Amino acid sequence: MAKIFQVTARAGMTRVVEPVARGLLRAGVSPNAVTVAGTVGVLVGALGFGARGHLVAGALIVTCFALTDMLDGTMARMSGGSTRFGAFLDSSMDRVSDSAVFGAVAYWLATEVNHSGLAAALICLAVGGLVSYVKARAEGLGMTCDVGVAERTERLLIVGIGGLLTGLGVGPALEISLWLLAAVSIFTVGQRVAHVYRQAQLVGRE
Ligand SMILES: CCCCCCCC/C=C\CCCCCCCC(=O)OC[C@H](COP(=O)(O)O[C@@H]1[C@H](O)[C@H](OP(=O)(O)O)[C@@H](O)[C@H](O)[C@H]1O)OC(=O)CCCCCCC/C=C\CCCCCCCC
Ligand SMILES: Nc1ccn([C@@H]2O[C@H](COP(=O)(O)O)[C@@H](O)[C@H]2O)c(=O)n1
Ligand SMILES: [Mg+2]
Ligand SMILES: [Mg+2]
Repeated sequence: MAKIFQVTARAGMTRVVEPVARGLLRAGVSPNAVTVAGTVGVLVGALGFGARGHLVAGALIVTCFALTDMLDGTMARMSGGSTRFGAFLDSSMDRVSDSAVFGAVAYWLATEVNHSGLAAALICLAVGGLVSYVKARAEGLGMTCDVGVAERTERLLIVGIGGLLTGLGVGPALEISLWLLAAVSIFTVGQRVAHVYRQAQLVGRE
């Protein structure tokens, strides 16, 4: 289900992404520069706006810059192929962005003395990182781990919709979305561990 959503959404975005990618390449911009610039934009949106309680502005800025994550890979493929450093940089910068988003939300909820929301945000921060780590470790061991209901896009969308609604006046939306996300992130870790376990059983010892 999550995969179907990602494939469909990505196909829809391709029409917008490809001309922008072509224009940036023609202007001499490198895929790695886009990767770093996208991360800086997410940091500004999350820490500069979200953490201060400007949730609507924060969510919109983070969304715009998070979407550039589709641009860098497209540019790399158009300019003759992806690079190993680019793949490493892309994933590492994703972790920086995700930490900033959930750190900013946690900071704002702490200033609001919302202990329940803060606890949920910290669980999302830790477990979201674990979801990505499990995949990276599995891939490092030569296995696949491209499964789970709450991959990065879904995680950002859930917190984004919650943040947007709370920013628009629907008080508990962010807290509810964070508890939902905490639950589905824990479930995703289970799905990924089970997926790796099945492969490891087939392959045998390291
Ligand atoms: C303002 C919020 C309101 C909500 C409305 C938002 C509207 C958004 C508009 C459209 C949504 C479009 C969805 C985009 C669909 C993208 C489809 C896709 O293919 O995504 C997959 C792609 C994978 O890229 P990578 O291979 O580079 O990524 C790897 C992957 O991420 C792995 O994931 P994991 O293991 O963690 O599960 C990583 O391990 C690996 O490192 C990584 O390389 O993903 C993308 O291209 C990312 C697209 C991001 C789309 C972001 C949408 C953002 C929406 C809301 C964000 C709001 C945040 C709110 C902050 C609140 C602050 C107060
Ligand atoms: N600076 C970069 C960024 C990404 N890549 C390659 O693209 C893959 C990710 O594709 P997205 O469309 O999701 O960004 C990544 O794994 C790399 O292979 C790159 O080469 N340089
Ligand atoms: Mg990318
Ligand atoms: Mg990425």
